[in-house]
Amino acid sequence: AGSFCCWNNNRVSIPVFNLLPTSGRRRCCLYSSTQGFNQEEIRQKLRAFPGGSVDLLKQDSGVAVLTVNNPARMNAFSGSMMVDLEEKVSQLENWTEGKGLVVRGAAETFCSGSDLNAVRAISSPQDGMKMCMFMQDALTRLLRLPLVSVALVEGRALGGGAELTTACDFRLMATGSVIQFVHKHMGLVPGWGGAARLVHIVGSQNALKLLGGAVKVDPERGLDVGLADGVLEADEDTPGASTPVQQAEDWLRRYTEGPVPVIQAVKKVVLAGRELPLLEALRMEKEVFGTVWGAPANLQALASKSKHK
Ligand SMILES: CCC(=O)SCCNC(=O)CCNC(=O)[C@H](O)C(C)(C)COP(=O)(O)OP(=O)(O)OC[C@H]1O[C@@H](n2cnc3c(N)ncnc32)[C@H](O)[C@@H]1OP(=O)(O)O
Repeated sequence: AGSFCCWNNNRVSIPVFNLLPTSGRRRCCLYSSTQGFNQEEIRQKLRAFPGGSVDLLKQDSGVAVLTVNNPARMNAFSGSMMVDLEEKVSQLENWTEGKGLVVRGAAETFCSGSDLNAVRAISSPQDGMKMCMFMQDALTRLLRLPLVSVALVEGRALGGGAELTTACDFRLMATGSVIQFVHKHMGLVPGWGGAARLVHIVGSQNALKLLGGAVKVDPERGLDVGLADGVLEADEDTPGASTPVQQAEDWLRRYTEGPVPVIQAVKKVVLAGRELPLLEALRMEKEVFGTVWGAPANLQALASKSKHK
C-alpha cells in the first residue's frame, strides 16, 4: 500500500512513488537487474568521467534551486554530474517540507547535453544503454517528485539539456534562449526519456516536428507549440531588478503558495492522472484525497467560511 506500479515489460512491476505518508519515502528504480540495471556499477563507471557538479539549495520558502554547474563546457553533463543529479533527486525525494523546484544552469545558460568527451569514451552500445537507464531513472524520479517544478531556460538547452527541461512540470524561457533536440544531428534520438515526455507535453505531431527537424525552439515558438509556459523578459537596465532565478520563483509562487501537504497532494493527483490508467488514477486520487480531507488546512478553511469571489 502507499505506492503503485507501472512498467510491466518482462512482467516486472516497479513502484512509481509513495503517497502515504510523505515521510520515509522509499526510493525506487525504473529498471531492475533483469534489464541489466545495476545502479551502483553504473555509478562507478560514470564517476570515471569527472567535472562540474549539480548543486542543490533547499530554501525555507519550500522552493529549492537545482543548478547544473559546468560552465566551462556550457553545463554539459559529465559522468560525475549524472551521479550528482541522481543523489540530489534522492535528497529531494526525502524533503518533506518541499513544495517547488527551479532547475537551472550556471552562468546564464541551461545545459548543452551530455559531455561529448565522456560520450566518445563510452560509445559502446552496452555502456550507452547503461547511461541511458541511469538518466531515465534519475529524470523520471525528478518529474515524479511531489514538488511543482520549473525549468528556467537561459541561453541554450541542447540534446540532453532539452530532455532535462521536459523532466520539469513547466518551462520558462528567457528572452534569447533556445531549446533544441539536436539528437538527429548527432546521429541519435533522445535516450533520457525526453521523447516520451515531449509527446506528453506537445503532442506527437509537434514532437515529431521538433525531433525530426531538430528545430531551434525560441520563446515565441515555445509558447506556440506548448513547450514553454512563460517567457522571462530581460530587465538588465532597471537597478535592483530581480534575477532570472527570482523571477522564476515569483512565477512559480502562484502554484506553491499554500500548505505543504496541499501543494504536494495537487502534484500527486496530477501525476496519477498523467501516468496511470483511469481506474488506477481514480483510486490514487481517493488515497491522496484522504490525506487532505479533515486535515488542518481543510479544517481551517471550513472554520474561516472562505468565499471564492
Ligand atoms: C543525450 C545526447 C546529447 O546530449 S549529445 C550532446 C548534444 N550537445 C551538443 O552537441 C553540444 C555541442 N556544442 C555546441 O553546439 C556549442 O558548444 C554550443 C553549446 C552551441 C556553444 O557554442 P559557443 O557559444 O560557440 O561555445 P563553444 O562551442 O566554444 O563552447 C564552449 C566550450 O564548451 C565546450 N562544450 C560545449 N558543449 C559541450 C558538450 N556537450 N560536451 C563537452 N564540451 C562542450 C566546447 O567544446 C568549448 O570548450 P573549449 O573552450 O573548446 O575547451
